[in-house]
Amino acid sequence: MKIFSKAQIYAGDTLTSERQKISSIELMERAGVQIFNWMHLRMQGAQVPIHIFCGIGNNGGDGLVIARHLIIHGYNVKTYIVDYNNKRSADFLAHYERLKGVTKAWPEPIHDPSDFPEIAPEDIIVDAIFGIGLNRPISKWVKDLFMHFRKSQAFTLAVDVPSGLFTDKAIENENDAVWAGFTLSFASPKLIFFLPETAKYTAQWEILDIGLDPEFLLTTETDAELIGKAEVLPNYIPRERFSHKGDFGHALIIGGSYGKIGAVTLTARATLSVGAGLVTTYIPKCGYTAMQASFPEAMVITDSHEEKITKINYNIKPTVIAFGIGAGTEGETLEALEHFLKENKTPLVIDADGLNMLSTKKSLLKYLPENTILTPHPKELERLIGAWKDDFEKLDKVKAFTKKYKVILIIKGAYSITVFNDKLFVNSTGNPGLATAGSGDVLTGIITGLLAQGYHPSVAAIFGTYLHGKSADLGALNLGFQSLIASHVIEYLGDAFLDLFLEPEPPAVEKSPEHEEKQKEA
Ligand SMILES: NC(=O)C1=CN([C@@H]2O[C@H](COP(=O)(O)OP(=O)(O)OC[C@H]3O[C@@H](n4cnc5c(N)ncnc54)[C@H](OP(=O)(O)O)[C@@H]3O)[C@@H](O)[C@H]2O)[C@@H](O)CC1
Ligand SMILES: Nc1ncnc2c1ncn2[C@@H]1O[C@H](COP(=O)(O)OP(=O)(O)O)[C@@H](O)[C@H]1O
Ligand SMILES: [K+]
Repeated sequence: MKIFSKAQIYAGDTLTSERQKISSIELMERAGVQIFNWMHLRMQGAQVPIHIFCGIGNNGGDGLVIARHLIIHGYNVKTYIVDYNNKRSADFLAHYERLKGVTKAWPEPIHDPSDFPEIAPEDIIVDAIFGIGLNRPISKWVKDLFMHFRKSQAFTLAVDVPSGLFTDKAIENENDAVWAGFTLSFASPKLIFFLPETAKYTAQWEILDIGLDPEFLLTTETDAELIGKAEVLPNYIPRERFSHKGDFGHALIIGGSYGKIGAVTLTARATLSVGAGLVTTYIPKCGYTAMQASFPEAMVITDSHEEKITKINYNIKPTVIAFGIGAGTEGETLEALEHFLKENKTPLVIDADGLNMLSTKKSLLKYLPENTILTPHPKELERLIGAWKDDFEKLDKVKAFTKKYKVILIIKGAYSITVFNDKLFVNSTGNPGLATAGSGDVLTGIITGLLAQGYHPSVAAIFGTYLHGKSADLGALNLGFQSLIASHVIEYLGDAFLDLFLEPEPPAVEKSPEHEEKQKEA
């Protein structure tokens, strides 16, 4: 699913109005009605007090549309105008007039904390104060209103985005935005829903289709994309009936040190479990028996050193090499990496201590083959690119880094983001069960196994991250988050593949209340 920027959404609005010959007032009506329908389906007329806080721009206009429809349908509504600015938008004013036509209880203006209404924990707040138009710091009293919402503990439904969040920069203080229980966002998810610093402001979100111009939606290129099943499925390479193991590549996994041989086992098992034809591990001598005994499918080459990697010599022809898992960062290992990188032409995945070593000797980065895949967790990333001031600066720095060294980088996290060719591919699968030892080693194995089979490196990174998260999601259905460990993620990979081809559940026929009423009348 495309993640449109703020400028693209405004452009889409204008184009839709032109092509569909509807005014922006009617587009706002559509947006507000979608939210009203969503609420009405769930509330079925319940008389819970609903406090609708409207700003003075188009986000506020959406709030007025919601208020009008809730009032028409007999809900217990209180509407407020948060007067942070005297420049009311034209569409806001049009809907203000429409609202006045259905109620004598006109919206109450709020200018300062003395105007804040009482809100009980059982009430509902609709936050339509700021949308994507926020472009400068907010007045103190408006932030106080946000905190008034939070203190009330009432369920807060945000319109489009939680008010106070910018679409393109972080906020300094966590009291500067609304903390929403749910956000109903128009047409496209917003990038801020996926970034660690801003995702926390909405517990859940959903996209509402407001009928933007289909050609605009289809043809507009975006800088970011949300990756789900629909995006990865077209890349799947089926297995031919007469294929043999030589068709699926030979992966070499180099890593391990005394006490960290298990990490290489996890990576190698994941590599084979995702479909690679052959896997060889290159480990220090001490790991030989453990590897052979615990993972009979793998072949083993040992370093001359008992406890660490000191020279990388092998006489096989791997299709792809993964380097770094559990390798440690000792001087001899770094030297081995340096010699190896200067000679190597085979496609690479670099993880863990491999990344740490590159961070201590950045001059080695220039030897990485084009489209090498790097898989840092946040600390490893910081060592590699330096500290960042906020998530947006982090994304800019990663883009610059990947461009400079012509590599693909996966920013691992709750929503892992693959950065390739200046574009962000935001993964939608995965869960906190993955916050466990070795889950990153498994990801490296999955990506390596896909590369071995001939997937393009960008696809291996994006599809691999998707499969890794999906496996964890399916595993967690049986095991819960706490009991899921890295080995389970490997075991559920088969289910993750099978899930790609499951028919989607037929969509629940959500008839809008308007539709049902019309049917009753007929
Ligand atoms: N396709 C879609 O998605 C559709 C979207 N729609 C809705 O439109 C929303 C965007 O509306 P919007 O452009 O009017 O901006 P909004 O967020 O309401 O802010 C209002 C104005 O406040 C101002 N302002 C900014 N910062 C400020 C500050 N700190 N303190 C004081 N003032 C400040 C700034 O104006 P300025 O003063 O800069 O001229 C700004 O314009 C969008 O989120 C969605 O809800 C639907 O209606 C239709 C389809
Ligand atoms: N809360 C979370 N939600 C989703 N995925 C997560 C979460 N926490 C961690 N992960 C994923 O788990 C993996 C952890 O990798 P890493 O930190 O390198 O683990 P390790 O070093 O133990 O192998 C990454 O792919 C990351 O995206
Ligand atoms: K809002």
